[in-house]
Amino acid sequence: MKRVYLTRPLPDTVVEKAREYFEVEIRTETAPLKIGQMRAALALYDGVLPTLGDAFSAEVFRDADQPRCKVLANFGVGYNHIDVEAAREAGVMVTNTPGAVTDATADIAMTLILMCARRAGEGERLVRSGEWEGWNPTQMLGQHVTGKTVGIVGMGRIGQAVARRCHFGFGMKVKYFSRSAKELDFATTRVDALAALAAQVDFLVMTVPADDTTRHMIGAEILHAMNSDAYLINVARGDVVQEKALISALEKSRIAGAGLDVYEREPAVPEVLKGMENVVLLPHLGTAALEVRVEMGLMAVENLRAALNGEEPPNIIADV
Ligand SMILES: NC(=O)C1=CN([C@@H]2O[C@H](COP(=O)(O)OP(=O)(O)OC[C@H]3O[C@@H](n4cnc5c(N)ncnc54)[C@H](O)[C@@H]3O)[C@@H](O)[C@H]2O)C=CC1
Ligand SMILES: O=C(O)C(=O)CO
Repeated sequence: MKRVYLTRPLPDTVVEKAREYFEVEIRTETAPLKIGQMRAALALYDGVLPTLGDAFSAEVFRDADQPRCKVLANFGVGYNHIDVEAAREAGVMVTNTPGAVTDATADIAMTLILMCARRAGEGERLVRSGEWEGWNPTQMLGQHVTGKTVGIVGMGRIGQAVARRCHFGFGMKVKYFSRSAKELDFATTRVDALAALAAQVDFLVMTVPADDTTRHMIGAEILHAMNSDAYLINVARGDVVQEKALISALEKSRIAGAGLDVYEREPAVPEVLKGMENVVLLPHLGTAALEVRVEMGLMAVENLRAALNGEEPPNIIADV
């Protein structure tokens, strides 16, 4: 029987499915793997199921000559923590879990949009503090999202799911910046330059993958282009926003606030952001729902099964 390694505890259904096909070893810790642990995993197992945080960099593969491991079946759609090219050169294929994550992550983008606009985090803290003095007509006024404009940066699976929610659920106008034009079944406007999009929207939502083309794509220039009453929402990866520039823009009130699910140096979150009432901070909750994690896990197991059975895995990453 082939041996596979799950680098984190996973829902029971996923583990049971993996045990139907493989001898399974499950790591009980939740911290990212260290370099020596990744090298050992490549040497000792036929397949590995890693998650974000397990940084399979080129260095990990450097001396891995013909590793026993033939597949890294990533638990998640984003694979920026894996050097796919280095893996391929070492004879290791990489797969991911597209689609399973889409709706849940779009829901978290909407959560952040609404929490920012309606000052929900601030309001919750007020109630808990015991200092709420009761309803009054001008208390804690936020922004009405109905009729506002959302700007989607990266109109892929998650971007389109956010756009649908904004359009059908909240009567918002949808504009976007993406590598290619997308045909949706409702009106959207493609804007050719990111700075131009930033200047036209009330909520700028990041849904691009993290790679060399998107690293720090939100920096001082784009933040300056945004309206002072607009919000930045990031459910993509921390790397796509230059945190220093964001903090500076927030300190100077160049934008109204930010809703963040991801950070440049997770789990570290800059103290200064934690002190800002107009910033909503979530702990990378995008896909954190049991059904979603089960679906992601079953996809990853199917990718392992296919790869280790000599078939092409359904979600092989081939575009790098
Ligand atoms: N917060 C969370 O828990 C989660 C975060 N994510 C992140 O969301 C990302 C997107 O996921 P999907 O929508 O499934 O990916 P996708 O591949 O379907 O969509 C990405 C879109 O961005 C566009 N794009 C890529 N590079 C670009 C560039 N330089 N400029 C403009 N547009 C560009 C692509 O053309 C595509 O339309 C993942 O890579 C992952 O990092 C995904 C799931 C959960
Ligand atoms: O799928 C991903 O890329 C995540 O961030 C976690 O689900």
